[in-house]
Amino acid sequence: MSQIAKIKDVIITPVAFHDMPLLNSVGVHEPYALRSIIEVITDSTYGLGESYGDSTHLSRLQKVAEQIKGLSVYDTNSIYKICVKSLAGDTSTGGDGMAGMVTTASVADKVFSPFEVACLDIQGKKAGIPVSDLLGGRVRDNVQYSAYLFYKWAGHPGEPDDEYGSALDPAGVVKQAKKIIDEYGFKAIKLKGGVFPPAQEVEAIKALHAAFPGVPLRLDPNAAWTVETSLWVAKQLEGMVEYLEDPAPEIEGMAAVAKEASMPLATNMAVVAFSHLPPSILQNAVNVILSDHHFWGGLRKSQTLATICATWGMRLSMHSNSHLGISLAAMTHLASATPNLDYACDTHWPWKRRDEDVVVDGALKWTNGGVSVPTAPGLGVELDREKLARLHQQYLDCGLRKRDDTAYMRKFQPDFCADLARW
Ligand SMILES: O=C([O-])[C@@H](O)[C@@H](O)[C@H](O)[C@@H](O)C(=O)[O-]
Ligand SMILES: [Mg+2]
Repeated sequence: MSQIAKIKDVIITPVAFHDMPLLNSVGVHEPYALRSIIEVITDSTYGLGESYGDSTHLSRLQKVAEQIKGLSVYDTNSIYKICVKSLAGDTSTGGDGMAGMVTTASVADKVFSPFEVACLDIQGKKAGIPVSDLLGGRVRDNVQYSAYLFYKWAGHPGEPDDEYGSALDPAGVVKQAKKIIDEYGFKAIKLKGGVFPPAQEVEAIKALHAAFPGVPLRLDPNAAWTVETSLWVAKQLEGMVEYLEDPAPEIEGMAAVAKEASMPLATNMAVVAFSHLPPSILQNAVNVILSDHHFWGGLRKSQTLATICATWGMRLSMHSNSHLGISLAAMTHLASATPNLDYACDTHWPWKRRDEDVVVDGALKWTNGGVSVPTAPGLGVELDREKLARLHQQYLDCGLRKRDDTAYMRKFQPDFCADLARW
């Protein structure tokens, strides 16, 4: 075991940044999104990771942070072992900032991920090479992201309209797509569904198809539909979407839809951990896995997932949640060095305020619908301590300690139903 570049300290800072009222199948985004910023410190440098900011997750991160001091940043196997051992009895679900949508991912993998990213950041800095080189080298210099559209309210209730305004019908969705694409140049479009009755969401996809001919489209209702409804939607959207994401719940539901649907099915709900792969493969339930290093156990395990996908004839895309620049850097390095991660990745980036981040401006450059892969050593992003302090203060002041889209929605619509397969 390597003894060089020992971890001297670990600092975990919860932060909050403004979020817009984005609608989804379980409710609506609250005015702030929570994240945790992880600094792994050695004698000579520091490495960065970013993860969920719910208090349950923060205490799990803290528990591991106490135990990895003294380990080498090259010894990520020992860090993983500590995650597994110290969280073994922790069977509580949620606590991860995903509003109950991805609840069965491995707790150890979720907690390990930001420490692994931070260690890779340090390894890259020490070797003078970018993280993408540690992952096998860039196969693309620009990582493409999709325009991630949301139905949304014009602004949070009681507050002025935000810069995007409302999107509550097909015309509003097309208008939103135009604005986002004008700004970023995205070349694929995903619509978050599960908000309105399926026929209405089908109309929105048809409107996007007409407004953006030839642009690959995706619809993701987060398993709000039954198998029967999913098959009806699949029929309506034949030839119009590059994949349908999580139409129905669970591996069994996806397998039933996959038998008859003409388009590939993708998931970030039915298959979210390595243990889900054998049953899914056996039932031929999904064609595309939306990887996410935040819950698949970091960057290297995401590449293991990529190899499994290639072996079994599945394709790979990337899931996202509300995030800041450290995560965007990690996602970009991963996608740049994973040859079969060739769908445009998801990102929530356009939904945050430009001036709210924790990294120094300028390292992450958006061009042509994608992010240029940073070439500086490590992740290529540095902490802006003044901004970190500001977002930490915002965390302290905002009062939110976990993401709860359903409770927030029920303040305005007390009878809101968040059930899976409700249509
Ligand atoms: O941000 C949201 O509302 C999304 O619905 C997110 O929570 C999902 O996890 C995700 O983006 C997805 O693709 O399912
Ligand atoms: Mg999804």
